[in-house]
Amino acid sequence: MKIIADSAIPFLKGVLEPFAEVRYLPGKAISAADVRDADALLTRTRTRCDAALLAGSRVRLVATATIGFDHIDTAWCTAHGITVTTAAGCNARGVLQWVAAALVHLSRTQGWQPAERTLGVVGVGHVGSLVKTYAEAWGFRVLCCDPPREERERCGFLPLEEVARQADILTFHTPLDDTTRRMAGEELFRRMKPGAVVMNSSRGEVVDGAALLRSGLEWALDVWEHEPDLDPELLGKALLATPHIAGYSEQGKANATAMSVAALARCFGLPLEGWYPPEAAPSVPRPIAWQELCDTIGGVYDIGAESRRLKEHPGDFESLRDRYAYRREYF
Ligand SMILES: O=C(O)[C@H](O)[C@H](O)COP(=O)(O)O
Repeated sequence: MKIIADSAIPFLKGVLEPFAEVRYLPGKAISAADVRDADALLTRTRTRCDAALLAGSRVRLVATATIGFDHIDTAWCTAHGITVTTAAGCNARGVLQWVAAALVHLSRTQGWQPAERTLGVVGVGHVGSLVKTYAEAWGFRVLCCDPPREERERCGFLPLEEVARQADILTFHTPLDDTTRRMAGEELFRRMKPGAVVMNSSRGEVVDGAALLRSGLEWALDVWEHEPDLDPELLGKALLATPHIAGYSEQGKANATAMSVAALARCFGLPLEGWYPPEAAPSVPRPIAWQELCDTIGGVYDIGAESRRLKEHPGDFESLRDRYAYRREYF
């Protein structure tokens, strides 16, 4: 059995070798020739998994160690008998930490308290649900939008336009697909309060950057259209700018690797179900009060410093991600 794995998936080396020949390659460099005689591909967002890569190969499983799967042509894979698995929810607490750090930063620099702000949450899946729960506990008025969930569950979520109209801060946690691509554009921004803040840690293409520049709004972005080639004006004017690392917590990465290994184990009958990186510190989910968050977050994650680094070295976008010191989840 042969496995091709992105060399930047942490905690993986040595785990699969007793059962398979494993070749580690940089995600961007993985080619059709590399996967032709492979049975499985363990990937991240940097490998486009489509017909151009997979046609004519032996690959039966594409397991991505990420929440997002817009880099995979799932329809083509399904039609060609290739199982696709994702690491749904793996880094939800990592993204929550990014949102928390951004909110604390904004409250300090703009001088407000949570009770004075309405937070709009767009996309209430693994990440958005956590953001909603914690933000409500911190004292924000939280309004949610998730049309597919509202359709299924009738849970009282509001239309996007209504959430945007009332929000002081609008944070996006949607997958990228045809219904969400550029869902935040000119028309939506026109409905928002002047000076409201758009936060995006989902996918860059969910937000129309050129429209944002013309909008009179503020923004804090972790994800960007055309990564790693960022629009210099969008970057320069951002209140916070980070290099697509919102989910880069140690536990988030460990969860992602464990979920990918479990997918391999299921698909190929390997005795690795339940495996978890022994070196990863366990997650400690717990409630945290706003004041404790304000007092502690800077010690774990200095989002302001990270933003300055990216603004000073935009050309280092990919290397800042590659060399990232994964943050510790502490709530
Ligand atoms: O989809 C996700 O899980 C995130 O966007 C993730 O943090 C990006 O993953 P990467 O390809 O950098 O591992």
